[in-house]
Amino acid sequence: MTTLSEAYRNAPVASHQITPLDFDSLDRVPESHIWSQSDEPQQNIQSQEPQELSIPVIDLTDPNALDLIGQACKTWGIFQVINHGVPLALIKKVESESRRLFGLPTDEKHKVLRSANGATGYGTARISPFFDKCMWHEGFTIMGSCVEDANVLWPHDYKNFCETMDAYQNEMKLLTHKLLHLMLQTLNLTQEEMNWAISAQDSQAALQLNSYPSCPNPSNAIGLAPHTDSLLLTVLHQGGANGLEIFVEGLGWSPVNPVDGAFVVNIGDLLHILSNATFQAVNHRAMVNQAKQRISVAYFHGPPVESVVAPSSSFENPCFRSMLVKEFISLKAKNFHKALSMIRK
Ligand SMILES: O=C(O)CCC(=O)C(=O)O
Ligand SMILES: [Fe+2]
Repeated sequence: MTTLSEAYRNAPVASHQITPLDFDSLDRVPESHIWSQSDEPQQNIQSQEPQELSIPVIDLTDPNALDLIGQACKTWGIFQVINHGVPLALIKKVESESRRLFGLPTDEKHKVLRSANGATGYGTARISPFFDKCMWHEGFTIMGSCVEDANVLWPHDYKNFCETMDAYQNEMKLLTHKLLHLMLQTLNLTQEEMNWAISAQDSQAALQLNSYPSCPNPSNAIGLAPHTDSLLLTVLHQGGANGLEIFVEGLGWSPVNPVDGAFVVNIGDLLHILSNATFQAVNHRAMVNQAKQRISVAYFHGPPVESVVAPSSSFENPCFRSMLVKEFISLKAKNFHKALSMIRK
């Protein structure tokens, strides 16, 4: 079985583009991290006046949840979810363990630096090579067990970290299945297509811990540059701090304000393809602030990488050609935002 991390092996990232800035004791933003203004709305690093977007906050126990979710996927490609069943104490623990990791001295974190053709460990965002400027961000990627890296970081005390990340990944798996079940019911899929997206034996997942250190000049910096997520679905815990923004045609960049205890759910490229572009793959980014470090935790869920992704057979006019999931992952890793248009019919 090919795994997600093996699928990334075909698209190595140059070693010098993997190491995040040493953010400790910086009192100004270095030239390498200064993003300039652009007239192009998508590239504009400043947010417009905050727009009151009506991105829904959906209660999973609401009898109308199905309709609300279907509507949100079609209109926005993103929504927030409450009463999701994930214990708040576990979410807080994941956040505090993430802070413990990113709070380690730089040379300690470098011991678990992602390798050039690796997918897990400490490092910059995978999309970094597509931008001239660097991001005000450091990340840690987990796929399955994190014992190997945690054991390097805390030889005598790695259990807390691993048990927390394992428990959280289990909860995320249940939640993504529950959410996909609701989302896909609005699409008339065959049972086989449902199984492929939700619970196939070799389905793949990744947990991405993100840290955005406090920034001396946030209006010149960017935490995570604009992108769409590549897999089917992302469930994001964004702590209590603002930073996540989505791009809405005609409105520009608008914040997704954190709601206590809620997860942000967003559609990735593969679900956009399966839904024949009925569900939006939302373009999003993360901004930084001067006051404090922001932590976010993203869980990405995808189908088996050896399987085929295509628009559902319920669509008479498929607008994407079919391909292996691993081919799409590699296409995206090499061509970034052009990948979807490259497979359009
Ligand atoms: O930190 C955030 O709010 C967004 C994170 C994100 O988009 C990602 O990890 O793909
Ligand atoms: Fe993302």
